[in-house]
Amino acid sequence: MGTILEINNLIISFDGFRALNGVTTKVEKGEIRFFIGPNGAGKTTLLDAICGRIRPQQGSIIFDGDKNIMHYPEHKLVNIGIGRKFQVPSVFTSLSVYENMEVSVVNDRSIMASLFQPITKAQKEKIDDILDLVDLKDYCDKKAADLSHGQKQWLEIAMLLVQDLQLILLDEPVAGMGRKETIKTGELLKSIAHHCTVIVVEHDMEFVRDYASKVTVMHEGRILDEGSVSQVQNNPKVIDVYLGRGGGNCA
Ligand SMILES: Nc1ncnc2c1ncn2[C@@H]1O[C@H](COP(=O)(O)OP(=O)(O)OP(=O)(O)O)[C@@H](O)[C@H]1O
Repeated sequence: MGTILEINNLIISFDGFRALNGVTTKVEKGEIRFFIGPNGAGKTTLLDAICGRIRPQQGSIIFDGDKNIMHYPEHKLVNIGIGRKFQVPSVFTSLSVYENMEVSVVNDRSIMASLFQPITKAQKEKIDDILDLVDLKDYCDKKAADLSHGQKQWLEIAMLLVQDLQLILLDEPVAGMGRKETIKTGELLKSIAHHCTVIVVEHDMEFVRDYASKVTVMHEGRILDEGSVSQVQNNPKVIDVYLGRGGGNCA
């Protein structure tokens, strides 16, 4: 399949404090990669660096073979195929599900342009397919404000998918979900991974166990271990700093 993301010796400091202290990892195309670890380990900082929110002081982030994206501004990363979803859903609550999708289908469209310029047949078909995938086809006319928490999360994922991204970054996508919604989200990630790589920061270890292709464990700005779920959860160091201390609901 090939490598989609290659991170080399990444260093990020805040006022002299090293939030990332030499992080090196590779993510292969089609993976569902989970980043786990105790609070303050550097997981969110790493996602912020990948999506251009924070400029690292050292290292490199190579995307899709040859693009060093470390100095790309955040808004340009969507155009090359990288999208981020934050923990709190940020859909347009006053618009319908379908209107949210119309706004997203061409990512430089403004809300006004989206509402007054018709989308193409191909874009409409794409929206329909993705709404079907996230199980929101029957909710097209419903205001996003009136969706359940889980449905808002799925709509936001759908709004990323419609932009034809190659890499999606998700920050605790199942936080606040019940088990049924969590399983549905996991199955959705599996479907997405057929055509897009997914990186997830997560604390829910049951979710990680059920859906990770590979897990990276972070601690104090470094990678403590990386491998299959069973490999990392049997690593005594990982148990010591995270799992055995009640991290990841696993105590
Ligand atoms: N803008 C900032 N200024 C100063 N320190 C920061 C900043 N952002 C993050 N940090 C610090 O960097 C470290 C890593 O934070 P980060 O949010 O990446 O951890 P995390 O692994 O995502 O934790 P959590 O699981 O709690 O979200 C923490 O000690 C945090 O306080």
